[in-house]
Amino acid sequence: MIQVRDLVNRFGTQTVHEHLDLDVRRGEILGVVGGSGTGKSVLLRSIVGLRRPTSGQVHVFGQDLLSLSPKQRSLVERRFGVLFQNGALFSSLNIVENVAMPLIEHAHLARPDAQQLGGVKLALAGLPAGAESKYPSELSGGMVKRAALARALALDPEILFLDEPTAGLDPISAAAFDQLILTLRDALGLTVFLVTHDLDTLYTICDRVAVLSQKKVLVVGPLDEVAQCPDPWVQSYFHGPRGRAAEEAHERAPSPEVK
Ligand SMILES: Nc1ncnc2c1ncn2[C@@H]1O[C@H](COP(=O)(O)OP(=O)(O)OP(=O)(O)O)[C@@H](O)[C@H]1O
Repeated sequence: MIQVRDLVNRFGTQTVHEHLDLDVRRGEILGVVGGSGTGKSVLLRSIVGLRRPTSGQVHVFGQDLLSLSPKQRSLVERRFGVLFQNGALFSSLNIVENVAMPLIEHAHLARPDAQQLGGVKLALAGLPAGAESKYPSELSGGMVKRAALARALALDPEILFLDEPTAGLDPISAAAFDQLILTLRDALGLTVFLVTHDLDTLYTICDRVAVLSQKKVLVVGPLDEVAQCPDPWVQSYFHGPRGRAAEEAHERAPSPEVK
């Protein structure tokens, strides 16, 4: 679904990515981790076409977004949804208007139809009834994330990009959000590119994990394989106190088949 080859990103004299390669497979939840400033968000922005890389190739659905005409690009963009770190909702629109926006702009639905469908998407994302008419400033952090997720799902995307979706949520809300992502992936057949620092999320829902370090994807694979990488950052991340706690919690949790 996504192919990144030999990606280089520089800001002035600072090199963030150097010869970075990454593949994202259809139907998987790929967790992207790395220390602060290793370029996870810059990678996401490069893939969704919000940033022109210094060099290298990025293909989404086999297409190089930046080489497409605006019309062709808009057709490809409709096939993915993005949940940005802070939700990025329009503060002057209420929640259902926020979700209806892409349906009006990209799917050219009439406003009443878009708002009705927006209500369905909000329910899908687990927003309680009655929240539709609230403004972003009137919602809790967890509700903002769900509303932003509903907007990312508005156009029935095939790929969902999530930038730190559980950051700032309490542990119970974060676990519920993880389960929601897993359920949506299974129900809708989504491919998920997930930037996170959250070890519980990695253990609970990710099929593969990619570690950004030393300006590239240092290692990518199933979590138990990645955790064996001798790199010092990987070792302290997965085998430090928080990593051990997440692993133990995961081992104690019932497997999905048992639930
Ligand atoms: N528009 C920009 N101009 C200049 N430097 C930038 C820009 N965007 C990102 N950077 C730099 O690129 C580096 C990587 O940033 P990025 O936000 O991708 O890191 P990250 O891995 O997502 O970090 P965090 O985990 O803290 O969110 C940082 O040093 C940042 O300062």
